[in-house]
Amino acid sequence: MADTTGSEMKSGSFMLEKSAKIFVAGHRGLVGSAIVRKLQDQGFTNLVLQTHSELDLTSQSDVESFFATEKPVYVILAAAKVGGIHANNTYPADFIGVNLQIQTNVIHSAYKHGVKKLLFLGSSCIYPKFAPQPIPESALLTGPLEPTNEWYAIAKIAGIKMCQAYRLQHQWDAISGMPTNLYGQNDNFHPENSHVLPALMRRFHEAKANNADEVVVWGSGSPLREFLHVDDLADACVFLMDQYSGFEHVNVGSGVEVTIKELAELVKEVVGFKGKLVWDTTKPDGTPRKLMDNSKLASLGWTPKISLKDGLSQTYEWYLENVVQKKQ
Ligand SMILES: NC(=O)C1=CN([C@@H]2O[C@H](COP(=O)(O)OP(=O)(O)OC[C@H]3O[C@@H](n4cnc5c(N)ncnc54)[C@H](OP(=O)(O)O)[C@@H]3O)[C@@H](O)[C@H]2O)C=CC1
Ligand SMILES: C[C@H]1O[C@H](OP(=O)(O)OP(=O)(O)OC[C@H]2O[C@@H](n3cnc4c(=O)[nH]c(N)nc43)[C@H](O)[C@@H]2O)[C@@H](O)[C@@H](O)C1=O
Repeated sequence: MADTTGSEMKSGSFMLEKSAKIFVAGHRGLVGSAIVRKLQDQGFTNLVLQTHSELDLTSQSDVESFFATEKPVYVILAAAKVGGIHANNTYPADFIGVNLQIQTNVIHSAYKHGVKKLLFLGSSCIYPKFAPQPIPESALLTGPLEPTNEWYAIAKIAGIKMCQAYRLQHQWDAISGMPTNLYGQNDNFHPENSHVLPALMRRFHEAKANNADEVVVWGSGSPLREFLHVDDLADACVFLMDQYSGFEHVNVGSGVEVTIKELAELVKEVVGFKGKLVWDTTKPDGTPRKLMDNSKLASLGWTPKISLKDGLSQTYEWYLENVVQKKQ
């Protein structure tokens, strides 16, 4: 019988297989690109990378042919329909439909074509809106979800359950990591559809460049969020591929939370905007707090390294060089 507790099997073989073929799905996104950088830094030499236009992961037949032809040994699934509170609230059908399709196609074909191990990525929004804080992995499915992202959360919960079901029925090594709110290079800086951190970085930058007096920030400023730099997340993903083969999903966070007001003040300082903040309380706050309990990952031996202040400065430098300068 397969493991149902997560206590068994510390394989440790992933790091020894530097030439094994690894499919990183979503390699041009925030997370996928950080995972590719991390794997390359660690000496992995055989990465299979397909852009969205080369392989649409919502197409079952295309995904099936890709796995039949390429036969990757490992899969890290970082492709998904992703966005902030406004995008989640505005496009519920895409957030549930596209994500269910991508993950179902990839997980099933990976299993069918003999992939040795797969890492599925969910999100801290899988937990109930009023989960105990910090949120332990065991809080999954113990209460109603936050309405602004329940469609995305349902898809992500289905992904976790699919990995668990394939582990139970087929003894297949599919694991799930649940990252907290992420940020870093290659983030989405769209003014409405992005997450709060890149949205504010862009808005403060543009206000500074245009000598504006004020910047509008959504909601009340009181919600608390935990932020993790994407390079730390990538490091955790490689760690999990190597060190974890359990049934239960694993939280991946920084353990540090700030209010949205504190975050806005920090981003304002890093960007160097001197005007004032104006709060648009017609915009939703979303979940009041979602600090994850990271003790499971810490007990396995992984902790984050990049502070929010350093990560913000690094991300702003990247934004200036790669987004602002490229537009000029
Ligand atoms: N960003 C965050 O704060 C958090 C992210 N996560 C999880 O991390 C994972 C990656 O997210 P993130 O990197 O932020 O998202 P991004 O939007 O930055 O990247 C997603 C990637 O998936 C690709 N993709 C989307 N749809 C398809 C498709 N149909 N076929 C092929 N490729 C596709 C995108 O390509 P293209 O752009 O060309 O469509 C893009 O490269 C997701 O599972 C997400 O849930 C979890 C917690 C927080
Ligand atoms: C990672 C996680 O991300 C999403 O959840 P979220 O944490 O609520 O995401 P968010 O980053 O968009 O907002 C965080 C807070 O910030 C406030 N806020 C202020 N000003 C802006 C602003 O300008 N843009 C945005 N987006 N938010 C703003 C906003 O009102 C909210 O109170 C999920 O849908 C789901 O995708 C998911 O899993």
